[in-house]
Amino acid sequence: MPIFTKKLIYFVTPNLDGFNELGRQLQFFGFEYQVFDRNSALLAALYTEKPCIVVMDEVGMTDSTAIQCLPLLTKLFNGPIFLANFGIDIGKQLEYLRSGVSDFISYPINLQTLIDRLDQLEEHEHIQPYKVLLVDDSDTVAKWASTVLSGAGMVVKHLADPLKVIGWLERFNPDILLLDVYMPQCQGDEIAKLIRQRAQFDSIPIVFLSTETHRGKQLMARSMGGDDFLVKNMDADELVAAVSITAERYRTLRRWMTRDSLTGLLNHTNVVESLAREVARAHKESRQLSYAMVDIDHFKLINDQYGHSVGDRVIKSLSRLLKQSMPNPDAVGRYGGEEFALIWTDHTQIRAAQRTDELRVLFNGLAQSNADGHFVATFSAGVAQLEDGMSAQDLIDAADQALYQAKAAGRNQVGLAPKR
Ligand SMILES: Nc1nc2c(ncn2[C@@H]2O[C@H](COP(=O)(O)OP(=O)(O)OP(=O)(O)O)[C@@H](O)[C@H]2O)c(=O)[nH]1
Repeated sequence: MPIFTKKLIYFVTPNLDGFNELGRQLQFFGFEYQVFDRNSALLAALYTEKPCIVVMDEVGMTDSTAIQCLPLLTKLFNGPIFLANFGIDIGKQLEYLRSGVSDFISYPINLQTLIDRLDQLEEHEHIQPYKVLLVDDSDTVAKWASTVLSGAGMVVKHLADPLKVIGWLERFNPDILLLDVYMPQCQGDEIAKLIRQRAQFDSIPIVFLSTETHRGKQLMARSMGGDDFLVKNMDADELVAAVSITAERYRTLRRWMTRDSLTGLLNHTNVVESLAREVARAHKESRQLSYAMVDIDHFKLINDQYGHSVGDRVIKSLSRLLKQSMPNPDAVGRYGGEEFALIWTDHTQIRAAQRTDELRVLFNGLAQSNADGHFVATFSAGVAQLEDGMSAQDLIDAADQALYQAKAAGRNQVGLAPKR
């Protein structure tokens, strides 16, 4: 199976030359494209292969306008349709939206903006359901809340024993914690206070579920670390709305805290934490685990020759390739400036090195653009495998050593850390 799935874009326009050029540039970022200037060819292609997006010129095609083409297009294709335009008034925009256009993009089309928009679409496709940890000793309440929230597409884990909450927060990694206020073992506000003492959980939303309507008591519980207070016999739709809004806000906040702003990958702290979790799991469950450190070659030279913004684009193109290639978004991070971390769970060192090398070849194949044309960037990598007694830091050090060897041996290659 290819590890890097190309994304197909259909351009619908009478301007074949302009869009072929845009398509060629998009190919450097792993996209495929086809340009259609005739209605019949577009419709025939849609029967054969669906793209991930259609970008339509506001002019339409040589034989039909955009508005004429949209009814049949939207019947055959239910993905996003962007309308490329020179600026249209709000009335016309509404007409296009009603005809099936999902978004607008302005001429001249900026390549990086288009790629960012495509990446956002892809992220939306992969949105995971909210995870709710519900701590309540009452089976009746738990059943009611679980049924309502699961019915709205959320994943709910019910815990009757509040003393097990810390373990489950680590294991289940919820987006929100619903906490009963009065339980036989302890009070919900006491548990909230304990949770807030741990740095990794100090921002997780804690919402108290209670029959308590006394405002003073509600405020007291909130002062102990809760974010909100929901009454147990509330309307089901209200419960879903309250949980969704709070969970979504937390996800956005967590994204800002854990991800690197240039690439959207896990930042240094969080990729190291992710590795530490995988190391603990691999030791506990006797699983294979390998780790690769990837570093763009002569990156200072790229910055010096073409400028910092071209350097940034090279970083983004590599991060995009890595993000698309790894099965799990938490398996790749930006370790430092032009250095990336890949966590190969269930991979031996040889297999991880092979797959890292496939990525190296793909990266070599991307034509990076600068003001005068194109150039090729390469990377080197070091791969190490977890052995008995090794910590996450040992694994990082071993991969770093192997990377150093790969650089010394001439760059643009993958080095293997020696077994201990
Ligand atoms: N454009 C850009 N440059 C960065 C960023 N972060 C770090 N850098 C630059 O990356 C360069 C890294 O250079 P070095 O570590 O000397 O190594 P190198 O030139 O990549 O050479 P080798 O690793 O030996 O192949 C430095 O010049 C940093 O300023 C970033 O976010 N954007």
